[in-house]
Parts: sequence; C-alpha cells; structure tokens
Amino acid sequence: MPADRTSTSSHPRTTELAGLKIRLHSALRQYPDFPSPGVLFEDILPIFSDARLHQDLVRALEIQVLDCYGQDNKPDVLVGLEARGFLFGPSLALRLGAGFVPVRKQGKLPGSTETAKFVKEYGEDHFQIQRDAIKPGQKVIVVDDIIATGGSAAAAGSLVTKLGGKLHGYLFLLELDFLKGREKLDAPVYTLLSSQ
Ligand SMILES: O=P(O)(O)OC[C@H]1O[C@H](OP(=O)(O)OP(=O)(O)O)[C@H](O)[C@@H]1O
Ligand SMILES: Nc1ncnc2[nH]cnc12
Ligand SMILES: [Mg+2]
Repeated sequence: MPADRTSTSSHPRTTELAGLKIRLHSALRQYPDFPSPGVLFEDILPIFSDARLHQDLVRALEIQVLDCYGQDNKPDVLVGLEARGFLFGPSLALRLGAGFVPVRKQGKLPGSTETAKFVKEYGEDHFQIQRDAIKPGQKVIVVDDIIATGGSAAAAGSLVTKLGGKLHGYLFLLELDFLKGREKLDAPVYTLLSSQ
C-alpha cells in the first residue's frame, strides 16, 4: 500500500506552536490612550507574571527560530532592544546557543559605541550599541516585544550592519499590522502574533 501523500497531519512542533500562540494572545492586555491620546497600548507584562506563560513565550520563539532558519542556520547573536526586548532576549539566546547583545537608549553603555536616531509610534530617541559587541560576519537576529511603526527595529538593524554583522532577520512577539512597520525592515520579519 503506497504512503498517503494527501495526509494533512502536521509536524508536532507546528501543533505545539499553535497552542502556545493561543495562550499568549489571551494574556495580552490593551490600554486605550496610553502613553498618549490615540494610542492603544498592548501590554505584554502579564506573560511574565505567570511562570507557565513565560515558559510558553520562550518555547514559542525557539520553535519560530528553528522552523524559520533550521538547526544548521541558527543565529550567532540575538540583539535585544531596551527595555522590553531584554525580558526574553537572553533566555531565548541561551536556548538557541547564541550570544546576547543589548541595544540601549543613549548614554547607558560604556566604551566606544555606535548611535542611531529613531522615531517610534509615540516618540523619538537614540539607540546605542557597543562597537566590539558583534564580530564582522556574525549572523544576527534583532528581537523585540512589539513592532509598531518599525522605527526602533530599523535603527537597531542599522547598528548591526554598521558593525559588520549579517542581518539574518527580525523576531517579534507582536506585530501591529496596520502600522506597516515591516516595510521599514530589509531582512526577513517573523512575528508570533498580530493585532489590531
Ligand atoms: O515599532 P516602533 O514604533 O518603533 O515601536 C516599537 C517599540 O516601542 C516600544 O518600546 P519603548 O521604547 O516605547 O518602551 P520600552 O523601553 O518599554 O521597551 C516597544 O517595546 C518597541 O521597542
Ligand atoms: N501600541 C503599542 N503598545 C505597546 N508598545 C508599543 N510600542 C509602540 N507602539 C506600542
Ligand atoms: Mg521597546
């Protein structure tokens, strides 16, 4: 009897990821008009006050990276953005066997730094990275909680490129689709959830 090639059964990791996404999505909270009028603020913090959801998040992101890049093409470094990208970036990096490098708001990092200005959904700022944090040719994924206008992530990507890193892609927990932030990014963009 030939194998059934019409089977729709999926990889166990795909099924696991679908369940994780449902739980994570239901943990998000929305706050209208925060931090300024007209902004619907998506609060991811309830995920971290619950140990199971916290584990779900790191596992879901790990699956996403493995599914998108494969075991043989994993990143060397994850770059996380201050502040919310610091909440899970280091845990995910450990799972993947990658390094973790912070991008911080201006004036926080010692030594020689590169700087990039950015505009985000509700303000503007400067990001910095330490010049020796990434070695030329290293494969880098930028990770953050939310992509809104994409201004923050694009600035972080430009810092990675300035240091000679190979921008492998961007990874977010949540995408605010209607702001079309991914159009500002010139490497593959992966998001677990989308909203609005
Ligand atoms: O796509 P964008 O329009 O650039 O917006 C997304 C960014 O905005 C938020 O950071 P924010 O600096 O506001 O706060 P945080 O320090 O708590 O991360 C969010 O954590 C993303 O980093
Ligand atoms: N609507 C939003 N909610 C939470 N964080 C954000 N960062 C940028 N826009 C945001
Ligand atoms: Mg942020």
